[in-house]
Amino acid sequence: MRKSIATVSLSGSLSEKLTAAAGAGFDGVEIFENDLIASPLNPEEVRRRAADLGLTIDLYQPFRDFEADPSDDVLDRNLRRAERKFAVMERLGADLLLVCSSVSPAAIDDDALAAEHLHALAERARRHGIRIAYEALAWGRHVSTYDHAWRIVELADHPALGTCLDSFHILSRDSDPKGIEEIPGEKIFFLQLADAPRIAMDVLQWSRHYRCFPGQGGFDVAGLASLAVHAGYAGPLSLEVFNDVFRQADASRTAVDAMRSLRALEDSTGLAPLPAPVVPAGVAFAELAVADTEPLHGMLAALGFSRTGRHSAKPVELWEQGEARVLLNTAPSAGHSVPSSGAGREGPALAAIGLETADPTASVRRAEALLAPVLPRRRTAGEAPLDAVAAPDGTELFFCRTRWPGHATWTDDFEPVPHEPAEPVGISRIDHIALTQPWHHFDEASLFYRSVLGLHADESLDIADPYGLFRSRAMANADGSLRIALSVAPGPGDPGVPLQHIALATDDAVAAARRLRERGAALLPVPANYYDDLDARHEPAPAELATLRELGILYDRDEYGEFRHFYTATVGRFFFEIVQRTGGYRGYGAHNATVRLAAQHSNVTR
Ligand SMILES: O=C(O)c1ccc(O)c(O)c1
Ligand SMILES: [Mg+2]
Repeated sequence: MRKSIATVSLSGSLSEKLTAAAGAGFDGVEIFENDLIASPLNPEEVRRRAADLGLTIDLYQPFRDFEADPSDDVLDRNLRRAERKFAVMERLGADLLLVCSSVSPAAIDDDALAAEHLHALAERARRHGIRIAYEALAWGRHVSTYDHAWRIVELADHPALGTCLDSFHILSRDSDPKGIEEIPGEKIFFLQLADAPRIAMDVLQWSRHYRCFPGQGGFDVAGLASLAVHAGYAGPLSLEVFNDVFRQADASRTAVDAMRSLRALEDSTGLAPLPAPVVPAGVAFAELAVADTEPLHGMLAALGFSRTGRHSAKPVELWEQGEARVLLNTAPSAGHSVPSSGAGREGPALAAIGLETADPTASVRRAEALLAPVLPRRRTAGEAPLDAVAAPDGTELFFCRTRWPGHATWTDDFEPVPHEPAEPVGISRIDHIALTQPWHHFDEASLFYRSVLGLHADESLDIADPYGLFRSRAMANADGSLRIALSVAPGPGDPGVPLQHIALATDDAVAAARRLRERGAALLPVPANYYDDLDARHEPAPAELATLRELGILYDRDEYGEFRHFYTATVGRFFFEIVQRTGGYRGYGAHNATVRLAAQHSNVTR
């Protein structure tokens, strides 16, 4: 279907917004009135600019507080006001005006009067070749639901009057969208799509500040869009997103994020299927960019890793234990995901993740269809093609197979290094990878991992840091063999420490902690207060509590099972976590993250 975006969703001047929308491949725009009023371009120039960019102007909006004021004077003035807007629209070449339900205290609760007024407006619009789309604002004075707006449109019964459905207003009020199917498709004049995180707050504030693109929040926007299409709606899918972060972010980048969201929506609804996602089946490797491998050698050896290989063409070492593989890359060009604040530039940074993928070529096709930058294809020494795309934060994602029978393996690129097998610590694989996102790319990143890799996302969590609040959101595949935890530091220039880490899985955290302590590995200390609170919260057996306290192991429990975990000291801005999941525990010990962050602050700054 045609795709549009409201100019309010993008940052910049009207002309910058149009350029960004066209650059991302949108077919049209909704012009938000304030953007036009503030523009130095006159309507004819805007019309020309849009046309030059290949954009149609699909809607002009909003026209406010029109209907159901009982005063004839007010009606006259409103109709005169509308005539002025029709004139602007004619200059713009726009033929659809959005009228949102009145919030005026003077409006009365009278559907017949509202219908009469809208009929009069539509009749005047018709003479200009203009149509009216009436939309229920969730906070409208008397009309706040889509079915009520539709009843009034039906009552008014004018060919130039239809309704505008906006997924935010419908889903934020928990209205049942099923009723959309009852509306004749040709009377749905416009469809605005926006998602939002599920937060309990005043609906107007929620709408004006926290909307996001479909797939980034908690609403079933795709389901709603499907209902409208089934009802016969054939206009554009249009994104209308009021969001404080997008208002400041780079418009071109936001527009691409927006387009990815619509493509993913069309895919998931079957409107325009894309190559199916190839959900990765685990982590093949995690690659750290390091200026100097030395500080990590001791840590990896203490953790029971052996240096098994050296890349035949690049300064990259392979360290292994069980199915856990860590690459250390000292090439100056590595390190794309080094936090943009510049903090810790010298320290290790997660630069790439190898994803165990049944069909790497299909993975890339999916990623490309969702506008992920595809990185130049590399060939391994063994002639195995290595396909990679860039995640929004610059982390390289490699689609690969590790020692699958009958397939080339990336490990053939590594020449074996003679080594004494390290004394293992019982680490079997990588449990999860925690990536810190730039604060203004967080929603983009969560949509990326969900849509490109087909991961499912947990709810966002807020985690208190001594110097701010982190948002955190985990993504995983169905069996938990791939887990990526995204977090965001409070803001640019904040004193929070943007840390990244790799969590390693073990079947016995107590044994692993004991062995690491015996080897003198530097582990993160946990305050005694934590164990007093743990006793109060979970009442572990006294012997277990004593062991956890002695070894500095943290504990959590959910409805499925238990979680025991501990951390190494940080190297630069990087650390390892060792985790033991039992009984299908699904989380990440979020409750303990506050204690961890506080301990790391004193650890890092000391
Ligand atoms: O927040 C508003 O006022 C507003 C205006 C126009 C819309 O289409 C909308 O969904 C909200
Ligand atoms: Mg709207």
